[in-house]
Amino acid sequence: MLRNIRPNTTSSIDARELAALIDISAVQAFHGEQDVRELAEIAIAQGFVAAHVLPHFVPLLRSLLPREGATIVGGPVGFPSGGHTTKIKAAEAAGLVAAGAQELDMMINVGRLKSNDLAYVRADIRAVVEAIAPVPLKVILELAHLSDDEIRKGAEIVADSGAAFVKTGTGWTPNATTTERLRLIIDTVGGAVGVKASGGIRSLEAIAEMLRLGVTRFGINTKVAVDLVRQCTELPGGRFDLAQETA
Ligand SMILES: O=C[C@H](O)COP(=O)(O)O
Repeated sequence: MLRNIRPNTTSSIDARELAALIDISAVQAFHGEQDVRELAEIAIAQGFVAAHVLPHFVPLLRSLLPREGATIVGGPVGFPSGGHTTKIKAAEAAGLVAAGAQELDMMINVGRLKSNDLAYVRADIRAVVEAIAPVPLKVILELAHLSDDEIRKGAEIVADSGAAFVKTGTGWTPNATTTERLRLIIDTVGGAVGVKASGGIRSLEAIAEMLRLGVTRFGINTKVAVDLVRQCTELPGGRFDLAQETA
């Protein structure tokens, strides 16, 4: 089932509604079994829409999350470089779905995008879409590596490839996703796919600004996501005003 594809049109949200917009993750190389167990506990307690772990931990995460619960199991494909062969990406994706993943986030082939080999980039994504259909695929552009023109081209291919979302970053590069570059993506895809903003998102104000732009999902590491939800519960009435401008 595809969640959060439509832009948010409400004027304020509470902590539960905020959590329902956020994929939490423990996808760094150093995350261990205890991190995955904590991720699952937090996801269940707070109702985050999805939890993501590196591929080898997907079976463990699947065993920790209730099948009919609010949180779906996510996993990455070709992560974090995107440089794997198409055959490996498709096989990895199919294996993750067989292990219980319900949504996958695939790294685009950055090197081919930068080489303007757009046919390769498109075929790479389509192979994964076909390998896991009807499971939704998000495709990560990794904005830190791309020029504005490459972002436009990448977003256009994702929107036209059968993927469900275009996503901005892995969290493995230092640059945070900016609203300027998100606007570029949103103008390019024009609502054809969902937009998942991820990589360095650190404040409720940034989230509000991105929701106003048309972002439909966020990817945020667990520690930060939990803190943002806590901040939301501490606001007057426990609601976060989405019209609030960045200071
Ligand atoms: O979805 C991608 C990453 O989980 C984002 O991680 P980050 O919040 O540490 O940048």
